[in-house]
Amino acid sequence: MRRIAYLGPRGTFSEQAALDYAGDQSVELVPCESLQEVCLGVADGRYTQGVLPLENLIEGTVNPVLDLLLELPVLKIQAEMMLPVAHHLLVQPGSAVRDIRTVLSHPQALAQCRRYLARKLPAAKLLPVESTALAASMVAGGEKTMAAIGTTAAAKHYNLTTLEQNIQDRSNNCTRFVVVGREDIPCREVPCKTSLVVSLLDRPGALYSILKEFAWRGINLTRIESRPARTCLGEYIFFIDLEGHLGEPAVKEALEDITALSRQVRILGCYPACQSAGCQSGKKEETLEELRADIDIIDRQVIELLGKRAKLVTRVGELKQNAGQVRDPAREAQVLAQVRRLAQHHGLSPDVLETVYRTLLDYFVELQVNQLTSRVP
Ligand SMILES: O=C(O)C(=O)Cc1ccccc1
Repeated sequence: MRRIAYLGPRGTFSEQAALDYAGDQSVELVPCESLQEVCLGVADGRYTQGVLPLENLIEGTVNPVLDLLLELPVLKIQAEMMLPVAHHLLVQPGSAVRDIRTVLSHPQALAQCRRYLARKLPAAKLLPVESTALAASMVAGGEKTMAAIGTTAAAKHYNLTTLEQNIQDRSNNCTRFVVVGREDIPCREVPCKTSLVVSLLDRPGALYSILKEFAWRGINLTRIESRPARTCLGEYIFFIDLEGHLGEPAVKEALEDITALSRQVRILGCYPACQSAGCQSGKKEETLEELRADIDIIDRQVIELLGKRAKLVTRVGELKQNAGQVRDPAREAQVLAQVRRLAQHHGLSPDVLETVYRTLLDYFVELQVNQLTSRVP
């Protein structure tokens, strides 16, 4: 039977995510003491898969998870899920807010309830522990002065009273979980996401040169996050999530190009994108300004590409002997035929695009003629 590991003990948010993921499949869910234990167990084959909290709407990335994904290259992201996260203040039966001296929970949970804690329990000591459910079990076996921040399931498992519900700083709080395994999963038909880690070359514009490969191909990035490379201070690696799968020509080409432009690129996984129900705000109407900003980006890219084309034309010019060799009617006809074909394919007028290209070709010819006439013999 498939064994799916999660951060335990029973009653964590990770358990909820693992239950959601398992659905009605018959799998064994295995609680682990730490996120490291989940990852090591998947890496060495004790568990088929592991469920990991990766990022939260209030607190952002769960850095230890990113670091584990970096340290264990055998781990592949196979799925993602969005889990609404509601935190409750759990105490021993009979305990009241005025009794509480210490609040225990997972560091993310403490951080997600920062405002509530400052307002209602400003003098309480905050004690981070491995998970919200571990905090609940410690409260159950501890003093009346202790409280845990955790789930309704944890209250039930450890016979605690819920003193206050929904104490997270935002009511729409949610956490994105990922499922890791050891294999890449086939991912094609459905909308997919691809996650990668990029280690940049140390030179000006290195990050820009990577990002523009996605931008001009219209590939949407859903996340970019940096972590120290741990080699020397000031060196970073970037975690990038993008919409699309590895079989899509645009994604494939972009990855080939950024591989050539970086120190190292590692694919963390390609997996079905979660249709985030109720967790994200959904797609909103685009405004005139947003559409115009997109058009401006495309114009910049068109001109950047024309600049690259001009450089190649100059290199061709270097191979020609004299200005008389510049015009090549057969080559021009070939270029124009391709332009017409592509214009048709992209729903544009072949005639208009041919006119534009004839103007461009005249300009490129002029560049080569100037280049050859100014050449020192
Ligand atoms: O401690 C838990 O319950 C976890 O699963 C980690 C966590 C903590 C806070 C929000 C989401 C996940």
